[in-house]
Amino acid sequence: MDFTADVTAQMKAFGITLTEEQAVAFTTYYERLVETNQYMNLTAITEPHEVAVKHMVDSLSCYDKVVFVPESKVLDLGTGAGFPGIPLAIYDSRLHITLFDSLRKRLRFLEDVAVELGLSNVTTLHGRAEDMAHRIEHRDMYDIVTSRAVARLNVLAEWALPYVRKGGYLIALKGAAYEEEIKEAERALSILGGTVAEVRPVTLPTLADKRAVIYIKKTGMTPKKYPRKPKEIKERPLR
Ligand SMILES: C[S@@+](CC[C@H](N)C(=O)[O-])C[C@H]1O[C@@H](n2cnc3c(N)ncnc32)[C@H](O)[C@@H]1O
Repeated sequence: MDFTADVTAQMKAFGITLTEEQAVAFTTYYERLVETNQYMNLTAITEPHEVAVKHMVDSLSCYDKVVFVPESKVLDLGTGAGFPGIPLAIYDSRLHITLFDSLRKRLRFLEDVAVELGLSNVTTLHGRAEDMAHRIEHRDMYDIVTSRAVARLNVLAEWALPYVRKGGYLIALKGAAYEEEIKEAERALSILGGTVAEVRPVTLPTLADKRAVIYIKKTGMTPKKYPRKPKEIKERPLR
């Protein structure tokens, strides 16, 4: 089966209906990802079916139309090769997605992809999460921060919650150890103004591994001193 048909089928199996145009956009993204991956480290997963399921469907597993309302400002923290940010931008053109990473060359790749796919709802932001959160133009400015495979939840919360406006969400896409990570992050969340609103276990088509999407609502303001300096977070993560 070609990529377009497979991504359409796997999304369908997950309960997501793609338009033909969206399926073609996912295919072009897949092609650029694999081509560019030959000389730039973007992903360990390149087999088409695996990319369709583990990158594309997995990225959209965090989509919820009650949370991702039209015109939401979304920051994808540690976007890497664009997950989940690019799939979200393809799927819902009414979202304003900022792809955020500390590696400039990955963002350049994503800028080219966004232009080729005509994703006018995508911008990029280069910097470290711990630094940009103290800038007035980014602090408390996003309705949603998404993040997959970037840091353990207690550390991710310190990096990400400062960007979320009160009432907005940090949405973490997590693997098998998610329950343990939530426990470990309890104190961090209470200090940083986050409350676990929902933990949604995810089963991807054709896969049996354990994963979940964690929706953390920002219910209080994050104290100004957070995030602390990278060295401090590393040496003394909130526990
Ligand atoms: C393992 S990759 C995951 C990429 C993507 N989210 C995914 O799920 O495929 C982690 C990404 O986070 C970025 N990153 C790590 N620490 C960061 C920080 N402090 N600030 C911003 N980006 C960071 C890395 O450059 C890398 O691209």
